[in-house]
Amino acid sequence: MTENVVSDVRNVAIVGPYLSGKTTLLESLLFVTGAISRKGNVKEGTTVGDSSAEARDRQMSVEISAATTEYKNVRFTFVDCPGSIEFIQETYNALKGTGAAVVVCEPEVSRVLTLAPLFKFLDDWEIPHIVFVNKMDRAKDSFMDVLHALKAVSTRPLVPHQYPILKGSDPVGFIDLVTEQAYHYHGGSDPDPVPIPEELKQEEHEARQEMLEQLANFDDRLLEELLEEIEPSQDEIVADLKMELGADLIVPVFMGVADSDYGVRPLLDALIREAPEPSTTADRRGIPLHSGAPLAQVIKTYYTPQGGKMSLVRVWKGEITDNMTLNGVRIGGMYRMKGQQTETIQKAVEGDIVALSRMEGIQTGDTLTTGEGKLKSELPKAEQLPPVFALAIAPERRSDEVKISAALTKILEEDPALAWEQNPDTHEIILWGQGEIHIKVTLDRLRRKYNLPMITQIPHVPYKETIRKAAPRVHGRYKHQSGGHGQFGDVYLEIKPMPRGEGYHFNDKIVGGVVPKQYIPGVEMGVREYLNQGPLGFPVVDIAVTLTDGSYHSVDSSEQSFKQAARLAMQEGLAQCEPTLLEPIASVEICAPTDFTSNMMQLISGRRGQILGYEPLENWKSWDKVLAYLPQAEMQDLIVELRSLTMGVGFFRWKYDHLQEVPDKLTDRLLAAAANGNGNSK
Ligand SMILES: Nc1nc2c(ncn2[C@@H]2O[C@H](COP(=O)(O)OP(=O)(O)OP(=O)(O)O)[C@@H](O)[C@H]2O)c(=O)[nH]1
Repeated sequence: MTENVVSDVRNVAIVGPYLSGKTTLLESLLFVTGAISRKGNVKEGTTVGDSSAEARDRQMSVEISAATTEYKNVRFTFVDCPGSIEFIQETYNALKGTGAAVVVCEPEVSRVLTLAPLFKFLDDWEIPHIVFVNKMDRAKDSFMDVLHALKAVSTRPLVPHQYPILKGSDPVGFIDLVTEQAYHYHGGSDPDPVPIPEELKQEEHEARQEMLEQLANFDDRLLEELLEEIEPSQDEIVADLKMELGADLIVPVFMGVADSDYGVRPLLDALIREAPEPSTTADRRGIPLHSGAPLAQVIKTYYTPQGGKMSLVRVWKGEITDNMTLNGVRIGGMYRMKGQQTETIQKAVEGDIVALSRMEGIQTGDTLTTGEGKLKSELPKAEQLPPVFALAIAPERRSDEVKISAALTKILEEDPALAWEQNPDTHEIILWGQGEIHIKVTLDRLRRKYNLPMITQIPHVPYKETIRKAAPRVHGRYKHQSGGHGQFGDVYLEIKPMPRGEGYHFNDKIVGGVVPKQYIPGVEMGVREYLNQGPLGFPVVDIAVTLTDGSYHSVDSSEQSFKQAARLAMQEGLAQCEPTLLEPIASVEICAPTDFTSNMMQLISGRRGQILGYEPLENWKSWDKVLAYLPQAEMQDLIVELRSLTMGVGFFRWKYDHLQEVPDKLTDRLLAAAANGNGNSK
C-alpha cells in the first residue's frame, strides 16, 4: 500500500440487522477498491470478514473485523460488525471508534423494525450514518415504501439520495438525486451515465423534493430558495448533505446489490464527499486536536490462535508510532488489518484504525496516550449490556479445572458482553452472555483456542427454604461412650420463623450456666451447619433459633458434643416446623415496541410472573416497558422467547429482588426438577 499518496482518511462501521449483507458489502468494497483481486463468498467461508472458525461454521459474523483499503487517494478502514443482537456489544464498541456508519438493510418493510435498537444507539451517540438498502435484486417492497417504513423507526429524518431504476423487478441502475443524473450499473466498473427514463421523471422529482425539503429544515437559505422556487446549486446541496450528515442531523439513503457490486462505487464516492473527516468527528466529541499528547481508544481486543494479544485502536489525535509507550505499555508492533491478514506499519495518523500487539493490561474501551501517567478523563465507552442468558459449565476433563479461570479471563477480554461467576449457593461456574448462540460460540472458542472442551447444563436455581411454624422447645441430646472419656451435649432450642429477608438469628438465653459459655459456640456451629441444608435440601433462611436450656457433664462435654446435640435438635425441630420452599424472584423490565406489549404481558403471566404495570420506555419511540416480578426458575429461556415474539428486538433488564414461597402445588414439581439439575444437560 502506498501510504504517502493518501490525502484523507475515513473509518466506517458496516452495521445492520442479521444477514442483511454486511460481510458481502465489505467484500465488494475491498474488491472494487482493488484490495482483493477475487471476491470471496459467505457460503464458502472465503470472505475477508467472518474469518474466524466460529463465524465460518455459522455463516454469520460473531465479532468485528477490520479491513483497510484505498480509493481515490483516501484510506478507508471498514469495520464489519455482527448483525445478530447476541453480538451487538461488539458493534456498539466499534461504533464508538468510527467516524461514520453504513447501515445495511434489506428492502422489506416487515423487517425494518429490526433496525430500531441500532438506530437508537446511533442517534444516542450522534454517530453520522448512511443507510444502504441492499439486496435490491430481491426487493419485496418498493424503495419508497421501505424508505417510509425506515422513517418510522429512526429519530433522525431519512433523506433519499438515489432513486432506483428497475427493469421488471430487477435493479438496473439509479438516479442520483443531487445531480439528477441517471446511471446503469456495471458490476466491474463505474456505472454508465444514461438519460433519466421518461416514466420515472415525476417520481424522481418527488423524491428529490423530499430530499431538498429535509435538507432545508436545517438550512434557512435553502428553505428560502425552495419557497421562491430557485433551483439550488449542486455544490450547495452537497455542502448541506456533508454538514447535516456530519452533525448527525439527517440520514442519507443509498441502495444497491452488494453481491453484484451494484451501488458500491457511488457509496464510496458519497463517503469521500459527504462523510465527516476525522477532525470533524474528534471536534464533535470534544477532543482538542491542536494541543496535548496523542490519543487513541481500543475498540476490540483479540487473542490470535497463537495466543498473541492484538488491540484494535482508533487514533483520535496526533500520530502513533510503533516505538511508542502508551499508558505505560510499549507497543509490540503496529499493523493495518485486512480480516486476519496483517501488514506491518510504523505510523498511524488521526482517523486510522490499526492493531497494536502485546498491549498487556489494556482493555477494550481504554483510552490510550503517551507516557506513563493515567489520563485525567477517559473517552466514553459503550455501556456494557447486562447478560441475559446463562449456562452452567464444567470441563469435560477434570484435570482441566485449573485452566478455566485463565482461559475465561482472556475470552472475556475479547468479548466484554460475557460474564462468569462461581455461584456461592450452587457452586456451579455460570457463564453469562447475550443468548444461546453467544454462549455456544464462546464454548467453541474455549474448545478450539484453549483446548478446553466443556460440558454444560442449565444452571440450578438457588432455592432456599424456610419454616412456617414455630417449635417452642425441641430437645437434642448427644451421648456417646467410646473407650476413654465419652461425649455429652444436651440442649433445648426454640425455633421460630422470621419475616422474609431477615436471614438467620441465633440467640443465647442460658441462665445459671446450665450450658457453659465455652460450649455455646459449638451449639451455634451445629445450628448453622444444619441450616446449610434443611429438610428439603436447601439452605434455610428467615429463621430464629434460641438456645433456652440444656445440661452438661463435667468430664465428657465438649464444644464438639454440643455441636452434635444442636444438630440433633434442629433435625427433630425443623420437621415439626412445616418446612417450605422459597424461590428467588427477580424484578424485571421487559422492553419492546408497543405493538408487542400484550405479547409481553402474556409472556409474563405464562411464566408465573406478577405484572406490576407498564409505561412508555423513556427515550424510545413507540416502545413500552412492562415491569414485573418473575421467578428466576422461569427466566432461563426468557430472552429466547421474548426475541421470538418481538422480531428479535425485545430485551429485558433484571435484578434479584426477593425470596418468595413456592405455591404448594408446584413444590413437588420444582423439587423433582431441582434434584434433576433443574433440567437437562445440553
Ligand atoms: N440476493 C442477494 N443476496 C445477498 C446480497 N448481499 C448479500 N447477500 C446474501 O445474503 C446472505 C447474508 O450475507 P452476509 O454478507 O453474510 O450478511 P451479514 O449482514 O454480514 O450477516 P451477519 O453479519 O451475520 O449479520 C449471504 O447468503 C449473501 O450471499 C445481495 O445484494 N443480493
